Amino acid sequence: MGTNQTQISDEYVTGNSSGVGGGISDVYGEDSATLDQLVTPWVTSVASGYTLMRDPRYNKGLAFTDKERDAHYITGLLPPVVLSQDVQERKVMHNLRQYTVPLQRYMALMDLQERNERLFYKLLIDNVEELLPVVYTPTVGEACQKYGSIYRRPQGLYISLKEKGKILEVLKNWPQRGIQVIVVTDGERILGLGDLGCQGMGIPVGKLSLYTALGGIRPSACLPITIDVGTNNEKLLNNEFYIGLKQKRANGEEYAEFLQEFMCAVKQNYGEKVLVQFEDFANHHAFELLSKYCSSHLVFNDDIQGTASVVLAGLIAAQKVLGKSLADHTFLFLGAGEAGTGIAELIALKISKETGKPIDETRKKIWLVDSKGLIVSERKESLQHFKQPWAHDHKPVKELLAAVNAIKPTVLIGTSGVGKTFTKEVVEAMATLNEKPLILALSNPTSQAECTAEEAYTWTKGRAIFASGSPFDPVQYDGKKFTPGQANNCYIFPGLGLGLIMSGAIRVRDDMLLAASEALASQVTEENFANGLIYPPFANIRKISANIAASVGAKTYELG
Ligand SMILES: O=C([O-])CC(=O)C(=O)O
Ligand SMILES: [Mg+2]
Repeated sequence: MGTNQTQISDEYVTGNSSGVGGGISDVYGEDSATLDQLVTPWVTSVASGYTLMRDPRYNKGLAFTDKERDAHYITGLLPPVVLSQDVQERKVMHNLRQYTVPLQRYMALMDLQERNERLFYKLLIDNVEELLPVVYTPTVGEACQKYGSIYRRPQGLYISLKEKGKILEVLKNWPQRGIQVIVVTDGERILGLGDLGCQGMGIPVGKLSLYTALGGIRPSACLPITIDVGTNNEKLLNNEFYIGLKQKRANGEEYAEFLQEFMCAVKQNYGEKVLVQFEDFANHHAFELLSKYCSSHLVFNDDIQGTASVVLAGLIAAQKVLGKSLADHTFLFLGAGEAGTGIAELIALKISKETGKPIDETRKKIWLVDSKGLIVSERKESLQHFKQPWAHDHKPVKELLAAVNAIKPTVLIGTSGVGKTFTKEVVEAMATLNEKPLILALSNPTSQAECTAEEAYTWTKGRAIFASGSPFDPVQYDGKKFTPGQANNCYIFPGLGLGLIMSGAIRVRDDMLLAASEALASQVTEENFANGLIYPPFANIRKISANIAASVGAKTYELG
């Protein structure tokens, strides 16, 4: 271990590592750090004794063995009992289950992450179905709304306008060097909750927890970042506990320059192989950032491309249940923002590849409704650029219900960020038009879902194939149990990210997203189909992510 120690220290002190090798090596000796060993392998910043126990990355709490306690000068600093990690896990789960308020569970889990990172991830991995809704959607949404009040210790890196001109220096303040994935938000469109400013930090933190728990990326290689350019949320601006800059959002040139400085600093500091995931930016910035940086950085937008890939996977899988090919469907979206147009585009691309028809042609099977009604050619001039490809010939239609009756979709997809918009009439109309209507209520968190699982099954008399962005419990209807799927991008981004990193990719291509969709769809079993599911259960998510990563890696290799 002596060699290992020298190597770790040198690299840490000189910062001499490229850190972007693409592989997942044990850069900081973490895999071996808490093994039984006589030489302390920690770098200068993590010594031993009390300091060691206060470092969440290395702390094991009562699981330190007597030998480790002696070797690392912590004997006496802990009560005498030695508990295995399994016992610790049972204890924490027992304690968590005492909390009835989801936000309390969230806070308890964040405290654990701050105290004993290994135990946190062990818990998350072993209890993924129970804990995903706590550290992630929907509870993370509430946490962001109340972030100022529940804030205890900082998580992630805050880059505010105050740091203009010195973003690179700020990046260097982060204690880890070998960063492989960054999830970044500017907090302007947090889930379907709107502008939460700096309090959006909960989202990158939550997403990166899943990179580790679901995708196996080491925690020290993950960097959550919140860019604070102000907020237009008056409630936050007037809240004495608000943690961000108390000013209106910077926009236009000032915003673009700041983001440009950030993206350059990221590449300069971490190299070309660091993956940057854009998360929960508002439409007006999301599309622009993606198109600006997709040819110079390894970037993808989770809300546009991750969501698209997961929905496409569900649709590919649904072909088996419905006995129809993608090209045989007619799609109607409520919501023409990042998720809506992103999904629509990937579906059109997939059908184009399957049928050999040009994409302009395959787009015609896909219709979108925004706040002003059905998107039709007549509106083209006044549409934002990302909506324009979806302006087809049709007379204007104002309401969703009328659009359903006019377009006669086989698939209805909600991406509007507005809850309760799939009304009884809309869902019943889908059931009248289709033997098995496919209904996806994708907006998050639960309060913003277009309809609930119970509504979808009840209003279609149990005929709907339903999935949602936020989780819903199984529903009993007419003596039968219906289990809804969760069409959430967390099926995709951990595996996609792992595949990109493993293969040393330097750009993200649509073909990689398609490969991820195919890989996910292929893991839905006959048994899942028999239960009406178009996504595999989360219980196997690490295996699922690994398979997605393998497919993405293979595609990357194939693309050269
Ligand atoms: O975070 C989630 O659950 C899915 C997502 O990206 C969003 O709704 O913005
Ligand atoms: Mg998102």
